[in-house]
Amino acid sequence: VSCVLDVPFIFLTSFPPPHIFQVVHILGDQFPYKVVSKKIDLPEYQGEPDEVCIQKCKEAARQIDGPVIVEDTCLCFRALGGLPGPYIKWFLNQLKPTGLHTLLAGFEDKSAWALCTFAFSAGRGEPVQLFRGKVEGMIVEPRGPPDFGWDPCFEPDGYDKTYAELPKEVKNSISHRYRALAAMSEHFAKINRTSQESKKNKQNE
Ligand SMILES: O=c1nc[nH]c2c1ncn2[C@H]1C[C@H](O)[C@@H](COP(=O)(O)OP(=O)(O)OP(=O)(O)O)O1
Ligand SMILES: [Mg+2]
Repeated sequence: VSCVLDVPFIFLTSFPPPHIFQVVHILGDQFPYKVVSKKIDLPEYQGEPDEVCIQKCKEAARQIDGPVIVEDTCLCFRALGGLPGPYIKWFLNQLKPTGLHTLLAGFEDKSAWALCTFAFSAGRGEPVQLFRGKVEGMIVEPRGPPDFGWDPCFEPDGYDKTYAELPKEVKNSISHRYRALAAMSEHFAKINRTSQESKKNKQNE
């Protein structure tokens, strides 16, 4: 596969194996980089989801001094104006999925959205591009195996199962993360096609 930049790979931070394989799989063979994972310690930024991702990505690109992808996942409760949002990790740590459901006890509106944002930068000081995937759903009493994060208390719209109850392949084909990766994959596939076409046109001149 030809590369858009003259670098053969990109550091995707904070996705250790086996998750990295899933990422590479979803990105597909049109993605013009070899993706490798590298754990780096990034500060916990505050702000709107986009802002958190942009800051994370800039800092990662500065540390790596090369192309990077970072990711951030938010779980946003409509009754709470979008909170916990980027702070979900801390709420989940303290409350567990059961407590996240209880948090909405005083509210009629149990709706929520899961938001995944991938941020790409070609290197230190380069601009950051964002790719988002959003899934609407409901916060419910936890059901299903408590294997991963807030999966047991999130029921995506159109399904009568929580993320935790859905088979992994199903979740991975409809999730917020899948959608964000698909958007990123589509973007790079398009760039790839354009650069191949312009190469062809040059050869024909
Ligand atoms: O599909 C998911 N289903 C259920 N739970 C999920 C999912 N995806 C992330 N999670 C959890 C992990 C973490 O408790 C929080 C934010 O995830 P996320 O931003 O990716 O990781 P993090 O905040 O631990 O790392 P970082 O410091 O790099 O932002 O939501
Ligand atoms: Mg996070």
